[in-house]
Amino acid sequence: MHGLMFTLRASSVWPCAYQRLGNVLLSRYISKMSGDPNWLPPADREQLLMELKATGWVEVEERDAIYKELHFKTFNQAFGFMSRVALQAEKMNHHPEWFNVYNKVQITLTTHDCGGLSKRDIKMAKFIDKVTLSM
Ligand SMILES: C[C@H](O)[C@H](O)[C@H]1CNC2=NC(N)=NC(=O)C2=N1
Repeated sequence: MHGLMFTLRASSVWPCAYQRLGNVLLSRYISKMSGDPNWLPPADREQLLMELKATGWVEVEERDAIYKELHFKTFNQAFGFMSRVALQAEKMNHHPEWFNVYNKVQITLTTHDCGGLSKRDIKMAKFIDKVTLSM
């Protein structure tokens, strides 16, 4: 299977976007077939993403990920938020891709091990929303 992934990646015939799409779909297929407990069935995915979009999350166009931008009153508040999420990330062994400037925190969630969104991203996003509401 990895050979096929290499083929998709290495082939110069496939335009880059198709290669990425192919690899995401292949990663999802592998994740599903390998019985990955974190695999996100399509039906659940749509409903869960709809709920997260209602709290400000957006789907990232060029990759299978979700994104949210948070603004806090002060840098200390932003850093305190990041500290709480960092502890949860370590507890879940699931880490955000994030960027902080002063009171702004930009967060992208995806599961690198399966090349796209998984249940862990949904759980982390819901945790992030809960922490944000408590601040
Ligand atoms: C080796 C380590 O357990 C893995 O790399 C974990 C760490 N944190 C992670 N975080 C995210 N977002 N995706 C992963 O696939 C992931 N995998």
